Amino acid sequence: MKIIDARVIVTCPGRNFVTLKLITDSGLYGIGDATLNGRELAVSSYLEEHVVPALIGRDASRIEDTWQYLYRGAYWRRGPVTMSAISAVDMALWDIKAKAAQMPLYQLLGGKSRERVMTYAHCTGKDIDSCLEEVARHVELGYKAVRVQAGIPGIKTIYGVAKHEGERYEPADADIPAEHVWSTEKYLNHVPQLFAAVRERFGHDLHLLHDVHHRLTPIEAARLGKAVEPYHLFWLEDCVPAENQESLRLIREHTTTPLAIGEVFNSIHDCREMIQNQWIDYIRTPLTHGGGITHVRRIADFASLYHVRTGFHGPTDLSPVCLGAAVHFDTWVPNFGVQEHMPHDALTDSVFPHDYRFEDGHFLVGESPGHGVDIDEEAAAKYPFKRASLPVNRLEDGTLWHW
Ligand SMILES: O=C(O)[C@H](O)[C@@H](O)[C@H](O)[C@H](O)CO
Ligand SMILES: [Mg+2]
Repeated sequence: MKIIDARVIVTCPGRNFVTLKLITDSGLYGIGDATLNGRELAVSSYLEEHVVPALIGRDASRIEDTWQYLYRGAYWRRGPVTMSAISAVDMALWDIKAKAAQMPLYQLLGGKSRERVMTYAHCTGKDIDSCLEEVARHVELGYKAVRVQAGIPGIKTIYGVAKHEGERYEPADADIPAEHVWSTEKYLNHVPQLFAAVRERFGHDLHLLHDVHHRLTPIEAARLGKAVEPYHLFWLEDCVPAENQESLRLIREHTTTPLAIGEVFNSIHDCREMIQNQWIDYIRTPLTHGGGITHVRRIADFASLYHVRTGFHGPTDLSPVCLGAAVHFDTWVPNFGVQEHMPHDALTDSVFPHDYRFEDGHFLVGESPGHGVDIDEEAAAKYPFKRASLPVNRLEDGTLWHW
């Protein structure tokens, strides 16, 4: 079964997505997600200029060899652009293989390890009270786990909080990066109050998560982890930037709050030390940025040796193709933790028809052959690319900070 055509489809049904479609001489095709938020055209050009020409004529069944060909062969290894491109090829090839086997992807991976996949939703509010209302609304929708982020008195715009009530949080909201101002002290003083209020109103059964979005130093993260221990979080996410994996050691030594990290990682080497030293509890690297199913499976298997579970990144800036493949992966992977769920809007879903379903706080995997997500190319063509940038963050004195 040879690859005879490959198309890179860039579409913006409300936000940008990059999709790779691989077509074989058997008539079967597969699709993969290559979306890298704010850097979409770097990946589409990498695919079009450097990957697609080498794929034509290749045997679509040789997934592992193609992965190695694109990773080792390029000489320039790793990095988000390269790995997103490889991920899309890999996801599309697994889609084709599962279709050829007439199986849903989870069957090819090894079959079901669970009946349903627990998800967590985003609950945001401009202050604690409005955040509590959002939590109540999501509990009503059936969610068993929620990520809680509230506005901080004295900080104008904060990561994870929607600009207007009822809107979804969307970080890539400007043609050139918006500038935010950050105060660690104001944040650290406020977050424990938020979690005290959530526990007081909702009790102790609901799983609570919180995303720090890389803005603390290790000792500040340790302080936050200790401060929220009484509210036993499911996880504290991205509490520090993690180029230096050893940063996690200090935090771990000070707190029993579980730690999740990895949405910006691209390879097993980005998390190897923190996994094998058991400095983290959840690894978040998604299929689209971590080298596809072939490489993320390697990370998950390695993590399982150290009691680290998966908790894939799942914002709306990953397309339904990534989410669909993730639901298959989550259904199979033995060391599953949770799946992030930031629902795509109806327009996006109409461009990417899919068979995964949400029910009672969980995803249910579909049974159609492949990963169960398609792209309506005619619909996609109606929505041309529109540049959108992620913000930057500065301390109150103007110093550029992590966002
Ligand atoms: O936990 C999350 O869902 C993430 O932190 C996102 O909100 C990212 O900021 C976004 O995906 C950047 O592209
Ligand atoms: Mg995050």
